[in-house]
Amino acid sequence: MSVTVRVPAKVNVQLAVGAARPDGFHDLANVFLAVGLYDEVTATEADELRVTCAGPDAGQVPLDRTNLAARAAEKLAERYGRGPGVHLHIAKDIPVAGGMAGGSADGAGALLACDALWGTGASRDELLDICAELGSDVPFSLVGGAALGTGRGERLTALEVGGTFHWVFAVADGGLSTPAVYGEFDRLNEDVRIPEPAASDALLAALAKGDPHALAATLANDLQPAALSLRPSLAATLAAGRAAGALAGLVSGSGPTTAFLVPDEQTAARVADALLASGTCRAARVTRSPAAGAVLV
Ligand SMILES: C[C@@](CO)(OP(=O)(O)O)[C@H](O)COP(=O)(O)OP(=O)(O)OC[C@H]1O[C@@H](n2ccc(N)nc2=O)[C@H](O)[C@@H]1O
Ligand SMILES: Nc1ncnc2c1ncn2[C@@H]1O[C@H](COP(=O)(O)OP(=O)(O)O)[C@@H](O)[C@H]1O
Repeated sequence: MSVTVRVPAKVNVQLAVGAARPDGFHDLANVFLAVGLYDEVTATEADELRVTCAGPDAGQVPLDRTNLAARAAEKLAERYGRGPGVHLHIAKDIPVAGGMAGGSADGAGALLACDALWGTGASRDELLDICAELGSDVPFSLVGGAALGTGRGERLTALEVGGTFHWVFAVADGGLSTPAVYGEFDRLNEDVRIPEPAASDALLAALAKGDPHALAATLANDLQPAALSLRPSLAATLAAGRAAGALAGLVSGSGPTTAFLVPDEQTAARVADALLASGTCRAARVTRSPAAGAVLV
């Protein structure tokens, strides 16, 4: 028997970052929006835990026990007193190490798939607890839609979205390490008093209204200077997308994927073509938001 779960990528329309905490994490006001690029995780009964992955970036995905899908299966098995024997196959379409939470998506997907395959009957809150143990972004991958993440991003409040937003994502060559980007944020802000992170009322109103122009005016990512410092070439990608007619462009989370908000599908196609022609990215993906969270297919 097999169970397949589809899980979306995310973009952070606002990522407000506080000072480093004693545990090394940063308090956030993290406004997540799920976007229509998906990984699929299939769980099949097996004697041992095994992970396989297919897709253009599959070579960059670890297949050992460090894979977030494998860790999710192990945690669920441990809680329910059973062996973690399962074959997890990841059909990967989300850019790897790109700031779009692909690994988190696979963790949430594997958790839901194993829960269904094993009939563990875990409650939604139990699943969300395990997600938070796996990583700060994993709870959002499970719920999707739009949400404000506080704490290290794992404490979620659902947000209203009043319409469809159109996006183009420019996929960069190579990835960026999330801890390295947070480390660069700390270095760049060494002598700065960092305010408590807070969600922007104007941004939440733009989301609730479904107004892309208002959302474009309020997009903000405190990790962007750190990502640009580690990968200066991203400035050219941002400039190319904006020049081609995007309402706004920003680094997606810790990067190096860049996200461009556009008013409609026609502009999306034009911006994607221009980004590719500029030679400043490896691929350009057109999609929309919000997208549903992890679902059985
Ligand atoms: C930056 C964001 C924005 O949504 O995602 P990405 O853009 O990388 O996907 C997240 O904060 C990434 O969340 P996630 O990738 O789940 O991180 P975790 O596994 O929990 O933590 C990895 C490392 O990132 C740093 N970290 C993460 C979250 C946080 N609030 N503060 C941090 O300082 C810590 O160095 C931590 O050891
Ligand atoms: N299932 C997975 N898919 C992708 N990367 C994974 C996975 N499990 C663990 N990783 C590790 O997590 C790192 C971050 O990957 P990813 O989640 O795609 O990016 P980001 O944290 O930028 O959103 C990768 O470099 C890889 O080493």
